[in-house]
Amino acid sequence: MARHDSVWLRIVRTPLGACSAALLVLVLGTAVLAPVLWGDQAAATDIDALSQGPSAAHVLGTDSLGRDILYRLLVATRLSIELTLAATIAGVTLGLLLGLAPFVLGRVPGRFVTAVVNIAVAFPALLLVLFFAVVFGTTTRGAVLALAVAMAPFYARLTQTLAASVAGRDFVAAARVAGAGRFRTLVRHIIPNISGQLIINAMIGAAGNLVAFAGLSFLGIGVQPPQYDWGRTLNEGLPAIYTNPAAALAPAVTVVIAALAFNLFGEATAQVMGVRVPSRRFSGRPHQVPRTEEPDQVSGEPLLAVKNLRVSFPGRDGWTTPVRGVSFSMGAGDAVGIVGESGSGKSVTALAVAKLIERPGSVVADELSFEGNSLLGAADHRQRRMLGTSLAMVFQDPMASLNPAMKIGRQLSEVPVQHQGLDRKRALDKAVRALQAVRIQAAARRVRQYPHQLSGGMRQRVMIAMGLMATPRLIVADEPTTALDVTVQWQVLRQLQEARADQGAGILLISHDISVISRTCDRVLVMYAGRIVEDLPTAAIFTRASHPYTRALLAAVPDIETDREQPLAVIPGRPPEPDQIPAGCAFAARCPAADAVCGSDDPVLISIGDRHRVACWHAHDPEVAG
Ligand SMILES: Nc1ncnc2c1ncn2[C@@H]1O[C@H](COP(=O)(O)OP(=O)(O)OP(=O)(O)O)[C@@H](O)[C@H]1O
Repeated sequence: MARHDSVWLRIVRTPLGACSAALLVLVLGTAVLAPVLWGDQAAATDIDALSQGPSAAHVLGTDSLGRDILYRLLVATRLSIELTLAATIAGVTLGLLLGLAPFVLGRVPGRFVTAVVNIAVAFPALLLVLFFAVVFGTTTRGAVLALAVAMAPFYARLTQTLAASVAGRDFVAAARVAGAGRFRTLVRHIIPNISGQLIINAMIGAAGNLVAFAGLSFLGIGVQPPQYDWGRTLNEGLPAIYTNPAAALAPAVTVVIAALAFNLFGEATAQVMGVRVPSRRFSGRPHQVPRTEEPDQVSGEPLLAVKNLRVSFPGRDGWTTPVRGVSFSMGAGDAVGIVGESGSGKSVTALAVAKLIERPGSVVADELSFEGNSLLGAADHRQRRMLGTSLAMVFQDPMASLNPAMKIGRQLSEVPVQHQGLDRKRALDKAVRALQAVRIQAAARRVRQYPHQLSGGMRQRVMIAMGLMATPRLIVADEPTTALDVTVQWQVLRQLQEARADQGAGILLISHDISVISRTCDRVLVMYAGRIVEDLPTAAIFTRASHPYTRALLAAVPDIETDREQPLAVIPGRPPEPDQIPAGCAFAARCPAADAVCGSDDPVLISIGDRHRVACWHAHDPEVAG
């Protein structure tokens, strides 16, 4: 209940939500109360006041039988809204049934239903309404059915699309594996996940139905006398438009206002539920964290320079800053690894480097530059082109990063076609060569396949091949081997190393596995709670690691000499959430060496030796540093 309350509250807190909700309450309140309060006045005829213009007694004038137009308009609200809601509910229900039918029926009947829906969607909705209105007869019920049937194909298509997106998700697959039948999967997993979007669409669609119904009644094929709705009132007022324009204009304006109420409220709900609308609390800037880290040493012009990088996101209670002042640089062809537990800010750092943090996320830094070009500020065409050709990104889940509906060859060809001016044929040849370079067998056949036709390891190599299509200067690989078995893991890492050796590409490799980093990179950055806590050459990691956190990570890696009888070493406790970073050293609560100063003062990253930086008050303490 509390969750629902907060959604409604969030809707009415937005200006659009507040205005539309007020309008909707007014319309619905009138629909409920008007027939009770003014039903008699609306029906009363007055032969002494036939077809009169506006007056004190009749604000909008009277109709040809002397009935008060304002009262009739108010009373007509109930029937107009009732019929609109009836048509909308019937249409959405029919659409839902048609849209879900292919998931329950077998393949052939399912395809048949889909084909019928596709054909029906192609017809203009207005034509369908008029056609069905004639088929079902010119009665109120006929008009409701006509509207419902005419809009059902739209909702069927929407349902199919939404259901297909949910059906591909892991929890649906898990339910199937657990033995859930099609119907149960539909009811338990698919419908609950699409109902929100369907309801919002129906709310917005109700506005269209309101106008459509008024149109049908106006044309004489909707509500029939003696009943009356807004369309009927408009129909009756139109002949008097020259003598009493209010008689025609007032119903038209009423229809527009009511339609706006539904439409805008639907839009406001969609904004709040679908897109995170930053509240006023986020209108300020995120918290700035001053840092004076010691710079690292890179010989020559750095390929990538990151100084005091801070990445923040708006949360429910204000901004959180999961990356809180990261500084490092890389030279051309360097291989740098970032290691740390889950949530330490590795991926967010990588995304910021690749300029992939979307608004409302905020990226600030004293310097963030790639090949001498600043990556701060909004991306322009030149910057996008530079990143598209010089920087490659390999993600953890290639299935999510490859377009499932596009053949491998087409996806690989995008960069050469977009950025190198190659035609499709030559780009495809290049794609085949790129797949061969990452040792994918039968590359000429694979380019004609879709991602789902490849194994997980192959897909990951396709991602690397895609990165290599443009001779990148830097490959950012975010957990590229986590989902792979050990053999394929090492194949993928070898591809990265080959890309480095053959093309001189720098590699920024992110992993929570320190052994992966130590075998692939020259240098390792250890991250904890959004900061680098240690930076040292991988060759020295087992001998010179000084931060208690790095040492705890190393102790947690089993090796050949690990006693199998003993439980594996673990780091006690959990890293703090970005919005709950304590004062002092963020690792203090888990650190065996922590003392009073660690709890109160935050250590900065300082140089303690050749290419070695540490953020720890006890880095020089021989017992801690081992
Ligand atoms: N778009 C976002 N909005 C809000 N918070 C985010 C967003 N992306 C990441 N975070 C938060 O930033 C923190 C760091 O996330 P990040 O993905 O960088 O961790 P990580 O070290 O890569 O962990 P993992 O190894 O699990 O991927 C997490 O607490 C995460 O919840």
